[in-house]
Amino acid sequence: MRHSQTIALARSLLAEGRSGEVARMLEPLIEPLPPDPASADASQHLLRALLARVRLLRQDDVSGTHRLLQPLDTPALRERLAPAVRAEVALWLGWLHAWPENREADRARAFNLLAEAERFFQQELNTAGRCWVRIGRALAYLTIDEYALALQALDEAASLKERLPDVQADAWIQDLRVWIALLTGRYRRAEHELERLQVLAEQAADTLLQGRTAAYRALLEQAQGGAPSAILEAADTAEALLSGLMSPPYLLAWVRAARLAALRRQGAWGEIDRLLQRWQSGTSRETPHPVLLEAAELALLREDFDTCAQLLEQALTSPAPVQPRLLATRAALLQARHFLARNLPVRAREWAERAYRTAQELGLEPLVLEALLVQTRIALAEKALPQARSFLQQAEAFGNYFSLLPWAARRFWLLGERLEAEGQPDEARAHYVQALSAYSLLGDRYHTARLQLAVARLVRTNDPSQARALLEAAAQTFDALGVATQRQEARRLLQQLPHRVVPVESAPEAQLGHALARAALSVELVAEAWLQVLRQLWPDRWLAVFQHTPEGAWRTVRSYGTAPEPIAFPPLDRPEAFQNGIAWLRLRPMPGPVFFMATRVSETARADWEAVVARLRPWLPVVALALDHALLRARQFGELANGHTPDEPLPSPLEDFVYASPAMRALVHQIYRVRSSHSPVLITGESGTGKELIARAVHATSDRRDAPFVAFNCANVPPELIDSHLFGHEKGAFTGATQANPGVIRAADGGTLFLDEIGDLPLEVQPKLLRFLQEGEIFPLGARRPVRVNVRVVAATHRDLEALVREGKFREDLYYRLNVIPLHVPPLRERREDIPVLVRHFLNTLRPPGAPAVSITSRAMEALMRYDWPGNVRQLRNEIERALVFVASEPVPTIDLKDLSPAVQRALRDEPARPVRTALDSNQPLDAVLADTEKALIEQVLAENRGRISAAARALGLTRQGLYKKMKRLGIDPARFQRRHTDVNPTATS
Ligand SMILES: Nc1ncnc2c1ncn2[C@@H]1O[C@H](COP(=O)(O)OP(=O)(O)OP(=O)(O)O)[C@@H](O)[C@H]1O
Repeated sequence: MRHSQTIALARSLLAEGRSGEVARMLEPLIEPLPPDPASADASQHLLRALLARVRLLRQDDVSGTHRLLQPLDTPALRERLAPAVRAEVALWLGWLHAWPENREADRARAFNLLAEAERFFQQELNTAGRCWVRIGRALAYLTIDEYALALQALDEAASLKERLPDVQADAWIQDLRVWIALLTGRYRRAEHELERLQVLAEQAADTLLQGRTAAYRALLEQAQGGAPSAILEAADTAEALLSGLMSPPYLLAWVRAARLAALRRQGAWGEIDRLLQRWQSGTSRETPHPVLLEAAELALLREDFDTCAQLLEQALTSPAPVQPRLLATRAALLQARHFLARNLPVRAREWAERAYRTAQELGLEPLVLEALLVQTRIALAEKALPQARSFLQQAEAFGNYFSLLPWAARRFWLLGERLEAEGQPDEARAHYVQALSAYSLLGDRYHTARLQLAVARLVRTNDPSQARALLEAAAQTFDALGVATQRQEARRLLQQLPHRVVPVESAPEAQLGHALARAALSVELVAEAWLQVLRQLWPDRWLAVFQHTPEGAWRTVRSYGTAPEPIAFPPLDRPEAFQNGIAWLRLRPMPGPVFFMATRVSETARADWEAVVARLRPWLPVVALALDHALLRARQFGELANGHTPDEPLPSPLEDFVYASPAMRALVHQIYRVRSSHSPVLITGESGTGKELIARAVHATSDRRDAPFVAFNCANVPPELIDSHLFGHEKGAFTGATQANPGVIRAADGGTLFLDEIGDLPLEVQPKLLRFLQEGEIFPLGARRPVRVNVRVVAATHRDLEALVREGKFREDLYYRLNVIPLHVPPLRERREDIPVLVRHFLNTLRPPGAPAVSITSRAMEALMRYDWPGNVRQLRNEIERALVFVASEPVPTIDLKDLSPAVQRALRDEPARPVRTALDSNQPLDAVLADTEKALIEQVLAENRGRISAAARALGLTRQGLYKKMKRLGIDPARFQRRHTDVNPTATS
């Protein structure tokens, strides 16, 4: 092959992250391809693939990448390439189809190209290639809203990557992890991953990655209610770095949306208009969804309902090319709020319910929470108080989020509204005040004014001067923002007030909200802001703020004056304690980190101090919020675990589904991971391996479990009837159709449709199924209009679908569409650890009710373990059923070798006797037989591996830990096999 040295050099430079140099080196070597592209020298294909990688990953140059690889985008052509070349070409073609900015991308194709690459990389033992396949898959999953699957692919990539030097792969794994953590509301994790990404992006001197890092920073600040200035700063950096690239990356749209949200908070609405106009005129492409939704949000606040409706219509009728369901959910939430603002609560409720459902399906906590809050507001508007209470209660399950200002603000507001509706104005006011503080901490002008209005309404009778100050401030804000109705309301209330003006701004605590807003960056600053105000109200005294550390000590956060010696600290659960002349006040509610403030108070001054505390009490929740916010930033909060780890035992998804092997455990983990997904699943595996059971498990673990599971076997119905069976027909649609039939797809509405033997689906019916998968609509025979159905399809086959595609018997596009989530069930002979548990399961379930328990001899079990089971679990089940008939009449029924079918018996006889030997009584209970068989096997493998635990564990298909556990339970001492490995006879030991 030509250029082989250059290619090797390019690879090693790429691993070091020096892709700029690679581009310069490779570009001059690219030659035009001949009319038959496969006949070109292999080096040309490899050069193209490597250059494609650089153009895509470094420059975001979609069309450049496309030009390089498009001639090779045909499977028949790639089949003629050498495996190593084919893998590389398929990989970067796969990436191209996964790439969010690629407008011609076909995500389903991406998965299949990546699968093709995986096959050949595996054949070539190319771990680096396999790692890049996983990262590409993660990207593709992310673009179609499959976040759990994306995370899984990233974990796999990270474990493949472990010993490979490849800075760029590291950075991309890191990058996508940040993105997913952000979208799924795991902000602390996102912070952590982002820091590592920052280092990697700098190391790789890569503009695209640096731009993405800044973009994530802006989004993260925005999500956590960071200061608008910090968001704008990060957005500036991101935009400077990203907009210089070949095509403006999709992430740029998100950054722009974050910028608009920050400006919206600041009340710079005119600036938003200017930006929207500039972005729209600067590009011929339509406005991306994140920006569109921000524009709609602003229109909603401005009470410009027509514009809002128009923008939402646009967002909802043309789904976003990337993350369509996430963005549709956000649009639905806005639509709900929009209908509520128009006083159409019924329609609002419909949209909110829809948003809630999809948010849950997607597993995106922030959206679920948002949907609950919107539903609360709608219930309040409808005066449905019990419902409002129930929604709020459900929202409380997301307690973690409420330590973030944006969420805390909304919660306090809603609680206030609920309490007001329940006729508890004092409690309502206290909550409104907290919401008001939170919004002013956020620098959110519009909402601050809304809350000023809410508080003023409640205090105007008892405290007209405070009401006046609040209303004037609100009216001023609404005026500046041009929000007419709210401004009128503020003015109306002002006119009703008696004329008496008391300047409230002069009180020292009046500025506390702003001071805390600025201070919420660190615990020390919050303490400082608090003490500063106190010093004015309680001058010339010792004042301190302490934190109780997890180790049980007290740390001084900030203090003024001379502390008394010694200090007797208060009990943690006493918010206000008085001991030895020191008054204590707890600043943050438990649980969580505890902060107390302290001051010295003589007996005579106690009443004065209590007056100060009474005055500051309304501000305590605000300090608590500011502390929480600071703590979050300081990353002192734990985070929710990120799903299950593979070694954790999971509950069996179905009662009659048993397994023990690592392979099946991994499969069950995968089933749990895809449970909130709606993408089609394709289950492959030999006949009888349990594919239908896996399909049922997918259904049983999903949100659809209460809706029907409908199984349809494509091989059991005559081909000419499949169409009407699946899609249904109207009465009189064809001769003999005397009655309408809804068809199995409609029967499964809301649930799961299991299409068994999908390889047997006639070619004529395939386009209809494809259309259904793409559009979610079916056309029953004889129907005038399509019918929308909400069904998740799980297909299964024991046939090689790819071969069928090659033979022209199965449509390639349908195969792509079905194969988004592949699950493979291994044959039983590759997971023999399952045999004992399956045998036990079948012995228990197949014997007639009331019949005595049946045991099995160790020899019979050994034969079952050795036999190869071409018919898999089904055959094993039949074998046990058959044997049960033989032993049924015996007084102490026991299955022995002679009761098994000749082929199974032969498995034991034909093979030279293995050294596994167990001295067992054939009437022992099954558990004991299994334990002894297991013990003998483990000892044998240990002996074969000279006591090396890792090697033995691998041979047994166990983890090291798993093997240790088993050895402990069975009383095996591994040292025995290490010491005298040459002359140990394991069979003599039991
Ligand atoms: N892990 C398991 N636990 C309990 N029973 C199982 C398990 N796996 C398979 N079986 C049983 O084995 C039999 C065959 O399983 P199933 O029908 O799901 O296989 P299949 O792969 O769909 O077969 P085919 O390809 O022929 O349709 C069923 O009776 C099923 O209940």
